[in-house]
Amino acid sequence: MSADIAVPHAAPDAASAARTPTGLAGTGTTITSGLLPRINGPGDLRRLPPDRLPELAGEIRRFLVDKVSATGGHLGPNLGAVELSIALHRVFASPRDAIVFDTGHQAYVHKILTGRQGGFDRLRQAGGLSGYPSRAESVHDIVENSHASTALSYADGLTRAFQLRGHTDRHVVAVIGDGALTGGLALEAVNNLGAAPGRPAIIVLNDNGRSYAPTVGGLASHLAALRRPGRDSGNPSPRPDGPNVFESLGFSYLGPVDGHDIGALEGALRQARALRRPVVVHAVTVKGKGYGPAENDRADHMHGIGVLDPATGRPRDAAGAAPPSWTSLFADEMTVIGAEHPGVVAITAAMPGPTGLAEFAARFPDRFFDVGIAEQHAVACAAGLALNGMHPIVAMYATFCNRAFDQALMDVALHRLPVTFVLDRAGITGPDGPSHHGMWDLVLLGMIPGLRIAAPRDATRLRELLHEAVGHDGGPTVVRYPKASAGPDIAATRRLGGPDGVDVLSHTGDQALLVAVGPLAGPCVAAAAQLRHHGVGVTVVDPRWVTPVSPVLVELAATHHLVVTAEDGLRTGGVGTAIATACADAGLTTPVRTLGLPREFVGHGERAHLLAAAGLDHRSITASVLEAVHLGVPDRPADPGPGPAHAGAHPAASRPTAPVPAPARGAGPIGGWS
Ligand SMILES: Cc1ncc(C[n+]2csc(CCOP(=O)(O)OP(=O)(O)O)c2C)c(N)n1
Ligand SMILES: CC(=O)[C@@H](O)[C@H](O)COP(=O)(O)O
Ligand SMILES: [Mg+2]
Repeated sequence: MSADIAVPHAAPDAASAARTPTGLAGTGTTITSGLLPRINGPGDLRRLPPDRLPELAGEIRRFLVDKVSATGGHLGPNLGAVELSIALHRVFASPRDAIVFDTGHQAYVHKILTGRQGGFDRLRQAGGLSGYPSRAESVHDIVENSHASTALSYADGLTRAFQLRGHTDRHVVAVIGDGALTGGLALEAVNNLGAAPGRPAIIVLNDNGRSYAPTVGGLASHLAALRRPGRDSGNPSPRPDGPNVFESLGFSYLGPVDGHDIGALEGALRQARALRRPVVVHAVTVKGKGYGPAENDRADHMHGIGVLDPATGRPRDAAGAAPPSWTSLFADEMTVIGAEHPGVVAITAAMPGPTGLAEFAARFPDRFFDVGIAEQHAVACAAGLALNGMHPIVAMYATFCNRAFDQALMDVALHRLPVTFVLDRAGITGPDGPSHHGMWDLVLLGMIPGLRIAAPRDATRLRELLHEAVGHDGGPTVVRYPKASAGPDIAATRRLGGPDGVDVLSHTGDQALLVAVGPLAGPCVAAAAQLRHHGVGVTVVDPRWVTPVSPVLVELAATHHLVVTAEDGLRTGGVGTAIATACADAGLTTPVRTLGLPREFVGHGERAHLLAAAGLDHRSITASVLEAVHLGVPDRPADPGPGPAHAGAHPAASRPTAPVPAPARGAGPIGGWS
């Protein structure tokens, strides 16, 4: 039985939540009375009598709605994990026992129960609480990576280490969602964990039937069958008579358990703990549980929200129409491309809405494929589609493309297949922190032979480049853009080198050639205007296709005294480095200074602030060019890697970029060498 925030559950939409009974859903007050303030750690929780737990769960739900509606974050997943997190910390003794959260977006309740209630006013803000587990915050936190489907592999490693260290009295619990379970890595771990009866791992499957949208695939159907008690004739997914998938792979199976009944959950977890063998506890939960606007949100049960009015569930900033996001521009153009190109198909890894493919899916359902949280499979599947005459567009967040690098390299590029990768959240994303910044793609994918990368500077270029990418059938293409609103169009004064050529955005002289990658064109044009006041003449260009390097850029470099490149990606190994190499290969001595992100894990914060900290705002770009022009500073030595600003670094590049803090404890293992 869950402790609901008493809002009308039958509410068909957020508006009806406005009739919320008084003093409940998200009152905006900080809870200072009741049980929650008395919970400063799992020990306090374990001392609570069971009959007070539903009351605590209700307080936690009100806390979540109050806090997350004020900061933004993952509301739906955490509302669904309230009772589960309470039961976990009552049955297992973190940090001696290791509790690992897959993806980590559902770990807010875990944080509330482990002494961090006070941090939620600055959730996901620079210097504030991370939106994911963070070892710098607590010894109770283990995995900081928010890429899905890793928890079971961690569990495999943790149990092996506990066994080697003789800590057979300590438990490893991996909490994984039904969506994350569709990731290949999870299945690789299942293959290992189930085959190790002497090395017990406890998998807690948090099954709400959804990723963002309903989870897809045969595994999802199997779980649906398991969720349904008994077997009835009308059941489209009959409960399997024989062993289920987990039992067939060597696990004991406990479930389905009501994921909002703390007593039932505790019973199952205690049973799992006593089994001393690999076991799956199948908890059935509701995403958004207990808060009407989330439970009734048909899109994604408020998976991730911005700032909203807790009483109604409506966004606070809905009044002021924001300029279109890159995602919405892509979504619109995909329907045009879908109509013009019958050979174009679209693939998502469980993120149709967030990547902007929902409209395409509605218009062209036969040409849209959601493969689950399975980016590697998405890309290899795209290779299969392309081998058979289609032109797949694989839309994903740049950071999640990291794990499909080998498929892009060896399954797509090696076969010179016409697959287009559309990478949203490329570059600094902001509040989701280090494992969400899409700052690796220009280096990773820039290494791939025959692959072309485009970085549109504005909406017009996005539309142009998408059509150019779809029209290119000689190999893979990439179109990448950030988590932001697209700025106003920046018209070119000239195009040099034909359709694939370089756009000249402004020209005031030839002391410096400023090469802008994508949306950094805006800051570069602004910097050029400032530099003119300093008597420095600059040519600002946008190559549009940033990889491979256009020969026009090398020709332009030969007619300028300095080249400065600016990219929302790593400062070394990306576009700037490739331009410097191309100039050197052409025998030019023109110094090239590359501006970009440091080779560090950049913490969470606002995108604009993090870009400025990395020297990528117009003032820093101006300063970099001035310094290079006046001091004739040659390019600095290769980036020595993370650590204090190296000698000779440009001030802008040496500014702290909120790197991820070190773990709170020493480098020792989980829970210390006790
Ligand atoms: C590799 C990877 N791809 C995509 C995502 C984006 N993402 C974040 S949460 C989520 C859905 C997770 O579903 P599930 O595991 O069922 O957890 P739930 O939100 O339902 O609790 C996705 C796709 C991710 N974090 N990692
Ligand atoms: C947890 C996860 O990977 C995503 O939900 C992530 O929070 C992306 O959020 P945005 O879609 O707001 O970038
Ligand atoms: Mg789920």
